[in-house]
Amino acid sequence: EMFTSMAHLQTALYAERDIALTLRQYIDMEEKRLEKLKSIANDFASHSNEALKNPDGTLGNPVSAFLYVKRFTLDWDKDIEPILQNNTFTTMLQQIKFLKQDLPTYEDLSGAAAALLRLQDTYQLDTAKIASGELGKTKCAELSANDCYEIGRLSYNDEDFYHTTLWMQEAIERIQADINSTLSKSTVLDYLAFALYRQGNIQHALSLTNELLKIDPYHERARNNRGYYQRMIKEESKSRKMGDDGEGIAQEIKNKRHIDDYRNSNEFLTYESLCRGERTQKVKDEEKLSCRYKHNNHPLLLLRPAKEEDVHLDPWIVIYHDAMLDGEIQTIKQIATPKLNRATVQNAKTGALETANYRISKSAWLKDDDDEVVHRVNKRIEAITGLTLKTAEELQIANYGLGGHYEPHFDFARKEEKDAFKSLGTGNRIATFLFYMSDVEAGGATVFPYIGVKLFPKKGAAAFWYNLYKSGEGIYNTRHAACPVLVGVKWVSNKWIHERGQEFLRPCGKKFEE
Ligand SMILES: O=C(O)CCC(=O)C(=O)O
Ligand SMILES: [Fe+2]
Repeated sequence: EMFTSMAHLQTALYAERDIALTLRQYIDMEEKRLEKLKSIANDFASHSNEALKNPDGTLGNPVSAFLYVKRFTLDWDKDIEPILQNNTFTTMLQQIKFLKQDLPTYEDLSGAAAALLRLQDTYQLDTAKIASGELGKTKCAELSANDCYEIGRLSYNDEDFYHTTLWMQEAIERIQADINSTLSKSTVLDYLAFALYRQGNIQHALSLTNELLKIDPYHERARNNRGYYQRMIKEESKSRKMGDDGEGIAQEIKNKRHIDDYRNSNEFLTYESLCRGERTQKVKDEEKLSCRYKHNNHPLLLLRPAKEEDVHLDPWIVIYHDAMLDGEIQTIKQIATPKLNRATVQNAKTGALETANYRISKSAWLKDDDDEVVHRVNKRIEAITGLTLKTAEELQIANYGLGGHYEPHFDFARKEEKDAFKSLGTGNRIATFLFYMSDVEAGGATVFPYIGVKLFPKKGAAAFWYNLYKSGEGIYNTRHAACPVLVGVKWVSNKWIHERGQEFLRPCGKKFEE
């Protein structure tokens, strides 16, 4: 699939260009061929026209007769048949089929729709606002009534009646606003009425079904549903002992988002509001934060010290400004792009690596000797952190896709997790060094829901934090997430630094939490 990374979605643009070229070539050739066929037709028409005026005279002359017969045998095979047969349609079709391999698929369509719904939820966006394309700084393409209807239908097929309701309502708005819309209102009403019923709005379901039946009186399902809704309403009012005939009384529409327990948890709701840039809690010791130049007496940093800025003190999270140069970023993106693969997560129970909807991005791993730039960047991380990268994982490059995100997680392995890093023999992930390799127009922050910290990507900057105390115990407050990218493209790269080899660089602490 390609929607999980912007870099791969972009390759579709080239395929689209090449399809246009192939079609143009085919049309040119076909136009030339049709010109020839036209002149053959004209020739036949004028010849028969003349000949039919005097058939005996024409065929009675043996020379004319000879030429006439030759015309449909020798001449036909030589001049006409090739033009009739020379149809390059099948070849063109094959070429397009080949190019189409680089175009999005139905899997991408549902991924793209899921991304829109995720962004709508996380950033609390109005359906109308999304549909009008007013997300970024510049207004882009708009969704038609039919587009909204298709999004509603994808939600409906997932039994997500909350989003079905929102998007079918928007489809109706857009049918009314667009006289050219080919979408029939009754089709949308059919879905909307049922979704509203499933969301607990029987009255509304009934009144929309009545509206549908006004447009299409013989709609069978609607007639059945009408009876069903009427009975439901009667029974309900009987049990409430109210004489209500159940005909369309205006009520507020109920449309609650049905989400699982986790997405309803404090952690998740805090994560979402931090993504929106809201301040969720008092950030501890915020007034004590400061920034400094730092060179650690390291030759790499003497002339160009690290610009270290505290973001949080306990746990300590810092930002290094201008930690990666534009040229370095460009090189790293370039060598990583062909290596990008859908990012996986480790199943805590089985230990297996698998893809998951809570992590939507593609990533690549770059070795120290893949390029001089990778080596230089690795050396810089060592100089800044004072840690060794001998036991670190390779540099991971991530490119987020449509609405790409990574829900709250720990970078370190907890004791109960199945031998997460055991096979590496390098211990747990002691620290994370995370470079931002792009600005992101909207969304895409890295947020820490337990401590109320939010970091918005800034090209060239890097975040750094320890995941473990000196005792080796995990720091649970480092739980963090990558918010969905709302507008723009997000590239990051990170180095997960491991415990082994740091024994003298970051000696063991005496206390549990130190
Ligand atoms: O992309 C980000 O902002 C964070 C990524 C992250 O947490 C991870 O890859 O482990
Ligand atoms: Fe992480």
